[in-house]
Amino acid sequence: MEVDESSPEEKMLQLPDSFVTFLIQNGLDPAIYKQSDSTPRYIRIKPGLEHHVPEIEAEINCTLERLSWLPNFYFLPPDIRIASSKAYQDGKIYGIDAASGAAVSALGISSGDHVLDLCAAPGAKLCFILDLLGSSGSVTGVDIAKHRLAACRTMLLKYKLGEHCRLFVADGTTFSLPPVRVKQGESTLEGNSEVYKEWNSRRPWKERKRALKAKETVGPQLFSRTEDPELIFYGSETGVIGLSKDAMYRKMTDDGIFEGGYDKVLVDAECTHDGSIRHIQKFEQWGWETLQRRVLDAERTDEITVLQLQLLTNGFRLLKANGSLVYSTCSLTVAQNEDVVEKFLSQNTSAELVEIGPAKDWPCRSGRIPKTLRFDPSTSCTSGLFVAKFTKLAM
Ligand SMILES: C[S@@+](CC[C@H](N)C(=O)[O-])C[C@H]1O[C@@H](n2cnc3c(N)ncnc32)[C@H](O)[C@@H]1O
Repeated sequence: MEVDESSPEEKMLQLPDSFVTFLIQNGLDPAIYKQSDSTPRYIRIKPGLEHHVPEIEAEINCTLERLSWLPNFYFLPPDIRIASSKAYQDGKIYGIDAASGAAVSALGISSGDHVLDLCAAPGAKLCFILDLLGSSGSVTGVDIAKHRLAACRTMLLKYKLGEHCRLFVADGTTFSLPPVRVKQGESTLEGNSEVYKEWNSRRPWKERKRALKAKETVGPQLFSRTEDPELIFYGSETGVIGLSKDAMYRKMTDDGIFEGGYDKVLVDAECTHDGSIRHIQKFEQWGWETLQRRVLDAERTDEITVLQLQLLTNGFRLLKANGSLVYSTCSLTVAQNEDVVEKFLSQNTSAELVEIGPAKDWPCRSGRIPKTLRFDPSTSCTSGLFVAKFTKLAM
């Protein structure tokens, strides 16, 4: 275990003026971004392993404080590093901010749900969803960045959470594959077509050759927006094993989605991350000019809000009737949150904003639109997060 022993003055960050102006314009207090120890670190202990708390405390040499409003969440001082601890390496604990935990809790996951996580990587929320789901149902994780989704797969294997999970490298704005709903005693096997066998990290030679050929034809880019979703992981309980490839890649029709769509959808959309204090503080190493390009550039923000609306719209399309969708971002700007929600509602008459019941006990406040929530870093002791929950009306 390592402890950061720098003095309070050394921990104060010098933020660029343009970012300070951005924070003030968005009603945020710059002081909280300047202090590296302003928010605690949160961990979740895997259910059933709570009795290991004393052992974990002895190992990291600090007390774990239980968070009153989220089960199995604990907080610890921000300067305690957990990565070298045995509990972390053995997959007993994982780091996840409490506000992120709240966004997942807002989904109201029940056993047997088929859940879609449309922007899944690197996977902290996906792990929490799988933890809540237990031993039935499935989670489909989608992300456009293959290297980030590969990291997510490593996490699933480390925490032994992959049995009910599939991971697709795909564009969430067009992804259209339904969950596999296997009724007991019903075979998913169709005719004599090629079927999925037990998951293997090495793809068959034929498939690798096909992928290489496709890459040569389209050039060296990481992901082509028109490419079919690439399945990079599936667990033994996802219904994939024994399924024909044709059946797996059969897209959902709008009529089919009503009954066969996902029960719950999480759209934790790509954003400028300005609510995440830890993320912003990393720009000290990456260079503040990068912050200008990634966070403050108006043109990029415009592109991002278009992407967010497309992700939300497609996530909602894949939701079954009466299902629940949560939209979240770790930006605190109105443009990426309330404005996206407003536009989405005006274009989707079957979408209804719903109250997030447990939020009455959470340290958050209402967003500019009633029923939406904002975790403010300055008052919540969490990273910043915007959360909105919708249901699909059966029309
Ligand atoms: C805020 S992060 C998601 C964090 C994740 N939910 C977690 O808890 O670890 C946003 C993610 O959206 C992904 N993304 C960006 N554009 C996308 C698209 N068109 N389709 C799917 N994913 C996309 C990014 O690669 C990034 O991993």
